[in-house]
Amino acid sequence: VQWYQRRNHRSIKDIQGPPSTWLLGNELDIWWQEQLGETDFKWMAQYGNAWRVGGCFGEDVLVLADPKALQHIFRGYNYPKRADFRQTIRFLTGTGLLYADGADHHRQKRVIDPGFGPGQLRQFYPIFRSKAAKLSTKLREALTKSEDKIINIAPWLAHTTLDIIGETALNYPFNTLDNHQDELTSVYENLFIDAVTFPPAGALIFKGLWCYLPEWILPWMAYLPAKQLRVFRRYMGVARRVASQLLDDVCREMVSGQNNRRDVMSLMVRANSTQGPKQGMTNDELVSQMTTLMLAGHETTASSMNWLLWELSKDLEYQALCREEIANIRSQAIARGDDDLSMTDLENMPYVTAIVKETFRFHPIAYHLVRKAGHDDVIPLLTPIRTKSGQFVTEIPVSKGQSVIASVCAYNRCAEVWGDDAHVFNPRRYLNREKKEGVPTVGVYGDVLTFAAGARACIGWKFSVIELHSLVVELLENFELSFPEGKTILRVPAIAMTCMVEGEREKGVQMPIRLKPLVNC
Ligand code: HEM
Repeated sequence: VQWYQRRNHRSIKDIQGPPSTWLLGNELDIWWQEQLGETDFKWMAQYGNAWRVGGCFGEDVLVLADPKALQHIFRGYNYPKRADFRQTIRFLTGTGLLYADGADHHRQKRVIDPGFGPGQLRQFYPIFRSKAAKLSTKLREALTKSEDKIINIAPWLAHTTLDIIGETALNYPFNTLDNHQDELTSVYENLFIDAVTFPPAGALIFKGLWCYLPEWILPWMAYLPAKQLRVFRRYMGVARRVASQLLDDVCREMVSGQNNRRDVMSLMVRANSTQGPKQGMTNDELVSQMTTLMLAGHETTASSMNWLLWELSKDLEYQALCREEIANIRSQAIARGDDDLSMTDLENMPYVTAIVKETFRFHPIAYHLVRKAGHDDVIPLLTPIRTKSGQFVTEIPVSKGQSVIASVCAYNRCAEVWGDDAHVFNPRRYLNREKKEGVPTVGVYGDVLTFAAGARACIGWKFSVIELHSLVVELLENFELSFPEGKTILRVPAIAMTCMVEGEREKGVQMPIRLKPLVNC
């Protein structure tokens, strides 16, 4: 069998890449980066938009930042998630949409989709705004107790986004902005930091083994006593208990005809009840959708918001431009007789929109998406790469099972798409951006890969965009932001890109911002 496999194996050994060891490959280079993305940026500069890195046990992994290649692999279901990556998703979210693949994914998505339609988002919008206003109030209160007026904004944003996802998706009042703490909110705190940052070599090797085990064994890994798995187990135990309880409540209300709510969960359960037994979701899948939404829908947006505020805090001039834009639109809303800005108002703010897009480009929370080839294939490239043997190639043949990493962080800085200033944070690039002729782009928003692409693109991207707009507009109307001197922010690789302060890693996720309340509010 080995001989047959080797004979038919399309090796990627001739693709250039950094030196690596047999046991650990380049895993330590990736997981122990000082500033997340720097290794990919360095390798992209050295080898072009596709390169090879080592996985554990001598595995060759193809890394892609080339737009044409990425467009290719995100089309359809031809590049499913790699077993170890998928299993980690299962430990954190269950067998919901993030985990499901192929026909199962298609079936689940049909049932969930109505919860994220444009009409639905308009319904959620007042919740975004009211939580944003509450955040402002809470920050003002916190400032009265702070001498230096520097607030670690990270936990406040996590509370806000958790409260939002609770009310919009689950009809569950987390109320964390009001200091309400329960078992579920406490397991969220520093979940990724506790479980996955700076993994020791042993943990990486253990994880590397998963790719060589039959997939049916992997769920049993959850019961091993490893630190990461213990953290995940505790979290999932609590999340599933809460989700099951909520699901029971909704089902009971529906049976008695009392549920006419429009949160995502209610819509999903209602849509599910109209499906036949083969098209519908099982009870376990329904619970998993809820644990998926809880996690995917709050940490991601809170992290992006941290980076957005950090960038704004360093650029007073851009802040002023946004504030002026918001004030103009606010006057128009008042002239119309409206109490608050509408969703359309928010969408008509070019400066605010530009910084939201540039934040997604520059600080992609899911920096790597790990896939494998579902069949033998040839991946096309936009820009030729030079192989080790000195040839320039525009195609990479791969065998079924070949590990592929879509480097979201590298694609989002790819010079062919973004130009020579790709490594500069510059929201103005979006003000009158013209796409380069003949250069394909990937993704669902702002031409960035941050929300993935194709059939597996993020279902909550629009939700997240409106949420970010709502929060940033509120904060800019109420505060001037500046970044405290002497602090360095680190982009730390966890499952999602996380912010920490250099020299203060033991304090977990931090984004210190100096806030000055604006007097006219
Ligand atoms: C800044 C915020 C967000 C970012 C950067 C983000 C990013 C992503 C990415 C990269 C994926 C694809 C993962 C993969 O294929 O391995 C994804 C999928 C998903 N996201 Fe998001 N997301 C965000 C916000 C949200 C929100 C607010 C929700 C829900 C309310 C959500 C729910 C989901 C779900 C359910 C999936 C699975 C979709 C599928 O496979 O069909 N996300 N997200």
